[in-house]
Amino acid sequence: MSEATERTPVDVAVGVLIERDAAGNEGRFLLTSRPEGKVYAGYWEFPGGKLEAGESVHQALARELHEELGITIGESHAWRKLVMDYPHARVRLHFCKVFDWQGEFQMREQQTMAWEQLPVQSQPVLPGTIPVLEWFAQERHHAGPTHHG
Ligand SMILES: Nc1nc2c([nH]c(=O)n2[C@H]2C[C@H](O)[C@@H](COP(=O)(O)OP(=O)(O)OP(=O)(O)O)O2)c(=O)[nH]1
Repeated sequence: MSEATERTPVDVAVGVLIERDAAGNEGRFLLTSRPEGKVYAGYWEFPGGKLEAGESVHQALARELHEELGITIGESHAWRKLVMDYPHARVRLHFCKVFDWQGEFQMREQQTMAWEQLPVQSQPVLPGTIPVLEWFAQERHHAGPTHHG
């Protein structure tokens, strides 16, 4: 396989679940830890996963959040995209904000979940998560560190 083919990015749908108050102000956001057996096991990230053939970002997101967390999402809002180069893969992350979901959270892959605000307490965070925390810091006028470690 040529290097160019090897490094073609894999599309990943990522859900940024955010609580909102009655006035519509954004509050805590959900992080989950990566399950045992996956690369970067134990690192904290936003839930999501790779698109399957023929899926849209929203479809993949709805499927992954149902498979991993047991919830059913409503609308998702395309927010930002980011390409990350890891030793194991090059990924194009499609971050989508989600404000509307139904169902009880179930950790179907033995992950852990945490509702977080800045600075994030869970650690270590995945490298691909750090830019998202920076975007939150800009939107929320947060000064100082965004996470520990
Ligand atoms: N889910 C998720 N993945 C992220 C984030 N940031 C980041 O760099 N990634 C990377 C890690 C992985 O290389 C890739 C996601 O792949 P994955 O292995 O979690 O996806 P998947 O659930 O489809 O896994 P699998 O079926 O291949 O086991 O994206 C993030 O915030 N959330």
